[in-house]
Amino acid sequence: MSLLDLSPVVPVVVLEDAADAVPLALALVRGGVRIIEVTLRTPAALESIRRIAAEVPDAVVGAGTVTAPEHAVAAAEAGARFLVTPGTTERVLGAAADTGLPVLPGAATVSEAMRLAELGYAELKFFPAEASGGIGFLKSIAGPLPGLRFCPTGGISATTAPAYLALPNVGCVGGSWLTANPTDLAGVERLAREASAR
Ligand SMILES: O=C(O)C(=O)C[C@H](O)[C@H](O)COP(=O)(O)O
Repeated sequence: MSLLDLSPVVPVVVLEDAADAVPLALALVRGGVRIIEVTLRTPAALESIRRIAAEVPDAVVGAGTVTAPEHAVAAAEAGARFLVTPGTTERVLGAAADTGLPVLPGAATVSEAMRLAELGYAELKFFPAEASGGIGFLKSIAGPLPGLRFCPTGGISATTAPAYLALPNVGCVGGSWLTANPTDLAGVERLAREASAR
């Protein structure tokens, strides 16, 4: 199954304390969101991935913000089931591909998307979505690049997500809004339920 089809919304999670990881993942799953992208932006990220992978079998946990080859290796060792990069370099993509995990590589321009398509990637993260042209960009490239599907991320909200999701070349959207307050578990569950109902 494709990463883009697991949930209409991929929560992009920034965790400062690994103790929050499992309760947060459980709240998302209760709300109907099984996929979780934990960004490798904090010291707690790898331990958070490790705990979710071990303790929340219903969740599909992956690592985001993979911006260096060693991130890919460490995330795979921690139990990440997919890797997401905000942009793409040869070294990062090579290390990510070497893990054998599904990779969602980031692109923000037509040329970047074409290079990734040449390498065999048909599903890309479009980042930073709003800042790079948002819905207009995705509509414009649907004609010339019909084989590509995107997970736009960056600046998307509960209000703007539906218009993105209505585009034929969008499989899901990513965003931090579901888990902006990772310790408000009732709130996370409610936002996840709203997001998964789309
Ligand atoms: O960390 C990464 O790998 C990124 O690519 C950035 C995140 O995906 C965005 O920061 C989420 O965007 P917001 O929903 O606007 O907060």
